[in-house]
Amino acid sequence: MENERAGLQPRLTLSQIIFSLLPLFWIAEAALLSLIVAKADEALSTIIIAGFSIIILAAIKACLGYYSELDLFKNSRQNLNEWRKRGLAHLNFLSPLSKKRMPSGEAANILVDQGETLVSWNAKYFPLMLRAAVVPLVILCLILPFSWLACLLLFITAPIIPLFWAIIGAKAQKAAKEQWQEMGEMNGYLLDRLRGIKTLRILDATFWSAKRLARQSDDLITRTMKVLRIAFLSSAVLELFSALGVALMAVYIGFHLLGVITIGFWGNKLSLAEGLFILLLAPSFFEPLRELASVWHDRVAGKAAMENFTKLVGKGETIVHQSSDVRQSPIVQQSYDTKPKEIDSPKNGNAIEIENLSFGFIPEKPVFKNFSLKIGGQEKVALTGKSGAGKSVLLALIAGLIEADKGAIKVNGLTVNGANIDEIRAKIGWMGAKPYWFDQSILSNITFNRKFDHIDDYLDLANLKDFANERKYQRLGEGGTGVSGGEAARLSLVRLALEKDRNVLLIDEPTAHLDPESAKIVIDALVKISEGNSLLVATHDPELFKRMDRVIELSPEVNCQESER
Ligand SMILES: Nc1ncnc2c1ncn2[C@@H]1O[C@H](COP(=O)(O)OP(=O)(O)OP(=O)(O)O)[C@@H](O)[C@H]1O
Repeated sequence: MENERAGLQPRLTLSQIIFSLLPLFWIAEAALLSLIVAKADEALSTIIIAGFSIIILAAIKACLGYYSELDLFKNSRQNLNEWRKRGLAHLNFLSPLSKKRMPSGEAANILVDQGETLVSWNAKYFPLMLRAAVVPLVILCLILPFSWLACLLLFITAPIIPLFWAIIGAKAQKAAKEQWQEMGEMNGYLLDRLRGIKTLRILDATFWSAKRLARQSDDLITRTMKVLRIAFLSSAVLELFSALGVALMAVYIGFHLLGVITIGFWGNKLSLAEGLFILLLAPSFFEPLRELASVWHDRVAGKAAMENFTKLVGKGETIVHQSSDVRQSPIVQQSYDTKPKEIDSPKNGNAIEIENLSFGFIPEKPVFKNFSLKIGGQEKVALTGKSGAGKSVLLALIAGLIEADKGAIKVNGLTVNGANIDEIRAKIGWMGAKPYWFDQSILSNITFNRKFDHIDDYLDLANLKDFANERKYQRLGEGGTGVSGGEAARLSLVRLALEKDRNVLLIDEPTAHLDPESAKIVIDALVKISEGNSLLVATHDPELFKRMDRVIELSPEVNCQESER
């Protein structure tokens, strides 16, 4: 019931009640049919009225059934949409740098395929459970005045069905869980390998990937067959039990009407109409239990899917959480020539303030310990240091993509934490080491389909006017096929330049892998774009250092200090 409490199944609705109680119409129809048999020799009018009543009851039942079921499925789909929205919102809010991030293929499988199984579980299982609790009880109460033994027979045979579910339930649940897990893993693997198909081809490794995929799909077939075997076996056994129950009742009533069996009744022999009434109700006694059994598989699959949804929504670190208090302490700057230097008078207040920052992916191996740094307003600073020194991590910490273990980071005077992050990011211009390019036109890739005036002026900033005039509407391939590294870097800078409200630019290796000529164009563009803004750029490029106000070299000695400063 945990998942139900988690919000999947809301309170009892009118549609659920109507849908659950629909079989009661059949009880009335059975009574009328028996009445027709009882009055077969009497007035025709009674038979006609009873016949019409049956038709009207059947029509009402069909209408109520149609609308209640429609409503149940509509609500259930809405419920699923809510879960999908929650899942997507959570994925959206997860840090792209989190190692705990669920593989995209697995997440897609949960949101799309597994999500669908929640619909019929949510729509039908609960009303059918209510039906199974109420309808057999009503039927027992109606049969009891005619025959206590018939009542007892039904009462004894009925619990076999729930007992059987209980026995197979755990096994079925385990099998369904394994099936979804396998499917999610396979989707994740497939998507991952499709993304890296170029590398696999070049390294001649497609065969091995295909082999592993084939092995995974064989496993999936085996698991799916196991789930289906349990589902078919359980339905077959349940059908058998309910058929035996109905047959037993038919034999008992039949022999009583023939005068062979006389025990189990309250004195008088049953009339044909009374016997018929009991016989008509017997299948309806087992029907709700059989229906419940048929949605048992939906419940099992839905529950396994629900667990995965809960896992998806709860997995990984969100982008940033509430950080600790800001502590005041003297700031010492590190410069490229290794002589620490104070910024005496920042041009426009401090754009970035880092105080006693501690962070490590592994606690025993901190990347930063009691690290402090200030970047002035409109100051341009290059971050350098050996590979792995922590340049990208520092940029990610400032942008709130990872959470500091200790200390405080302020951007424009606001502490980087969950409460301020939107406001902070609205002022940050970010260009990661690998900007993503979408399968859209070059223009859409720069503007993200928003409207900007004088876009050519911005392209001109990055020396891209001619390029854009020729190719603005050309479609790029997924991931940026169709532009060179230098063009991609300059286009990324135009993306930045368009965000005029940003005053803190965080740039990661803009000139990496570029030839000197392209690197110069990128550096010129970067300097132009960063005019009037604060710039923190991670780089190894000496040409870029020359254009900066300050160069800070990160190293274990600089990053990690014994005591707070
Ligand atoms: N998601 C992660 N999980 C675990 N460790 C990580 C993760 N990201 C980075 N690191 C580690 O953190 C340290 C700093 O990495 P970072 O990417 O900041 O280096 P860098 O200075 O930018 O290097 P480069 O110049 O090669 O880009 C490295 O030791 C790296 O292995």
